[in-house]
Amino acid sequence: MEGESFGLIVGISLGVVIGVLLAISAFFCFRYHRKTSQIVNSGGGSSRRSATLPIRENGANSCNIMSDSTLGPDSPVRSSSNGRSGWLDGFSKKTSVISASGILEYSYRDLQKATCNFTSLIGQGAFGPVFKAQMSTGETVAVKVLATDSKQGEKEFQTEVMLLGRLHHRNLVNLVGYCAEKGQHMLIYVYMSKGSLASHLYSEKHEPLSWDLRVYIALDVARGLEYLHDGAVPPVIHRDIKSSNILLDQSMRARVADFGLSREEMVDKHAANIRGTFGYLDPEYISTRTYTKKSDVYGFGVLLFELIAARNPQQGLMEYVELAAMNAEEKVGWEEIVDSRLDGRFDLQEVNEVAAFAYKCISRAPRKRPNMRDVVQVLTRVIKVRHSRKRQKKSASPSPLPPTVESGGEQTGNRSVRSENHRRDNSMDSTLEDYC
Ligand SMILES: Nc1ncnc2c1ncn2[C@@H]1O[C@H](COP(=O)(O)OP(=O)(O)OP(=O)(O)O)[C@@H](O)[C@H]1O
Repeated sequence: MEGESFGLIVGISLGVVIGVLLAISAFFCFRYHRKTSQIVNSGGGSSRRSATLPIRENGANSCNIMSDSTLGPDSPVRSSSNGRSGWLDGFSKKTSVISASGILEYSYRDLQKATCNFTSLIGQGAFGPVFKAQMSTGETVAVKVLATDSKQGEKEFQTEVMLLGRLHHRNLVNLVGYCAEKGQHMLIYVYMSKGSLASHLYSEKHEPLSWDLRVYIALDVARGLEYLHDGAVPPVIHRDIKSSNILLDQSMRARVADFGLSREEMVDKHAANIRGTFGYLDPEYISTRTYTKKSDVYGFGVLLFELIAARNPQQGLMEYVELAAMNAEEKVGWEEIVDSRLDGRFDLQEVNEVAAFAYKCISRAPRKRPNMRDVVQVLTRVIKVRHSRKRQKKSASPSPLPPTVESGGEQTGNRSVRSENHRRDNSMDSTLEDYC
């Protein structure tokens, strides 16, 4: 009897051990398989990600694993010869090669063709013109041509290529390649079809952005900055947060652009070493010449006020804010600075909450400012409250709303902006799930 139960116990224990071992190996097989298929299936973007591998392999620039990186040290792509694997085939392979810094190198000839001989201008920044390029692979990219007379060109070029090649986040305008030929330096970015936030806030060409959308945009920017500050290793400080450096994609998702750029050209020659754009500069930085993450938070606070008031610092935004702050009390009384083009179509409570928080971001003392993680949390909460309010409203409403009226109660008078809002609402539901 004793012998039998001993045998039974041994049998069960063996069974359990084998079962656990099988489960562990199945888990690792599954993870390995999932990583492989992520890399293989995600198209052009993945080809760029894989291209960051040589940095890790070389140890040059000792690439650190990013918080959202899909590639781990055990990625099968690593083992491919010279970092280039079969799935890259077809990605403009005749002319694009993997650079030592790990991102795609585009040929001048390809870019010349894709930009109709550099005539497809979409913008002009301090570093030079930006062109839209339609590549023969079907992808559209933005090509920033660095001004050849820029003394800092070479340095900025090196800095940005090395830095951006390592950073990937859905709220950053990722660098996808570069070109260094014929004495020209070009940076190739993901194309952002809706242009800059500044153009939406200040150009008569665009309908005013709805209030709801402005808060979503603020959250996107906050998440991009949070990644730079707390997700990237080593952390990256943007140094030039402003509405012209926030770009919008087809579904009005915002991404932070121009991080890692040297701003010497923007500098007042008399104020040596100060970099950034006046009006967004942390006063503490101006007096100490030390730029910190909290200086980015200051710039973000200014951006929040830009979103609220659709006014920029060159139009006296900060004076306007200080005047309003004298009349406002904590989370009450900020509505007087709201963009008049919204014509009252905003949630008063949200405006007051966001403005009071923006005011904290621009506190003179950096320690009184929140960090970007706090910012993400606060904005996420604002949107969560909005969603639950809308849900409550919906469930309380006796009959479904007619199809022409938005359930949020806001009417922008513009069909495309309305549908963008709706699209953003849907995408935010899933975004919020990430946070909750
Ligand atoms: N990836 C992109 N996709 C689409 N348009 C872009 C992209 N990058 C830049 N642009 C357009 O080109 C313009 C100029 O961009 P750039 O970053 O060179 O300068 P800026 O940010 O406007 O100004 P500054 O250089 O003074 O910061 C932008 O305002 C935007 O309209």
